Amino acid sequence: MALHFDTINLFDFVVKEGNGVKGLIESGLSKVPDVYIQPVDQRINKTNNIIDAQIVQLPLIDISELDGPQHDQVEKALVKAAETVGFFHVVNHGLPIQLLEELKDAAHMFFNQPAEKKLVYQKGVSPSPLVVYGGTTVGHKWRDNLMIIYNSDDDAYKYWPDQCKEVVLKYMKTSTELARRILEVLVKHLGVELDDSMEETYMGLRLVSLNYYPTSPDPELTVGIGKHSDIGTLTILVQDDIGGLSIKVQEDGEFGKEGEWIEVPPIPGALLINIGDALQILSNGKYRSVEHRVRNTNTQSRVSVPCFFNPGSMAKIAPLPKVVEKDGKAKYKECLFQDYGSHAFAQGYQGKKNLDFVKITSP
Ligand SMILES: O=C(O)CCC(=O)C(=O)O
Ligand SMILES: [Fe+2]
Repeated sequence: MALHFDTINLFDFVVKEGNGVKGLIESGLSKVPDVYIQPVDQRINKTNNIIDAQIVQLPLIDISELDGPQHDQVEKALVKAAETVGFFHVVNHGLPIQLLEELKDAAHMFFNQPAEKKLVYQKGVSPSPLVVYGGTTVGHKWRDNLMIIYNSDDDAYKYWPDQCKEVVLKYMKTSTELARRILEVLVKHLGVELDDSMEETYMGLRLVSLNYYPTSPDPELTVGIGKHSDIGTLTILVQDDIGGLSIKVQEDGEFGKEGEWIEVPPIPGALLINIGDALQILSNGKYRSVEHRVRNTNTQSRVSVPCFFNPGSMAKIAPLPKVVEKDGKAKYKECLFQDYGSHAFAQGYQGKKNLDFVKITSP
């Protein structure tokens, strides 16, 4: 028989007892509990979105060609994607396909454990504050999550969950090489050579998030994750073949009309990469972070594993002087990345509004 929940024991069951949203659905729940019902402007349905009609092909970039005769075209394609749609697929990326499969399996293995095993990593009791299961109550996402921040290999071996430590560490390292390569190209195009001294600014804080989106009794009322832009420089995403991610078009063009949402179907073996707010700021608005969100389905649960490349928390983020010189003025003021992150966290899911925190409005 399905369990009956009121708001208080719902919180206990999902968060305190570690069952997650996955546990809710497995209890036989057939109706979305009130706290998970999204306000109308956050819902993803056919009346206020175009998710069915618009299945658009994002740029697909063969990154191995950076080392081949197509080098210039690939650089151009990367720059164009970062300047326009802000999201692109890459293939021949150097991450073994088997690693991607193992990563998704590891995510399933972690979330398939009984609640008491996952509870070990709950905020406050986790053996490391850098490994946290459960996520937050912000936005009431229909999603369970394990967040893992990289500190050192030693810490990874000591504190990360056994089901995923090896594979997540390998993923983080190989995707770091890929992110560095892409950032080198993008930053070079701004007239700046990316060297080791800038590592802290571009990827001082790396974190992997294991996301599990259970089936929803009514996907039109819930969201896997609400509309937001990522706050760092780049995000690399591994996902299974279920789909559900959509992005907002920023200007009229080949991907649709400004303000339309387009669904991004997964491409097997490809990685999905997007620009975050910090790179928009550093590039003085030339590269664009993108509003995106994830819908649930009522038939299939989904896993995704983003690796976020963020500036270190004490890094100062501001438009690169070379770019400001060329543009004539800075569009954003300098801030500590830590302050930017806190502001974004407090805002919740408000699309790209986070950038207003640093935007310089002309007099
Ligand atoms: O699951 C996805 O496809 C995207 C997740 C995401 O946008 C995020 O974790 O920031
Ligand atoms: Fe995101």
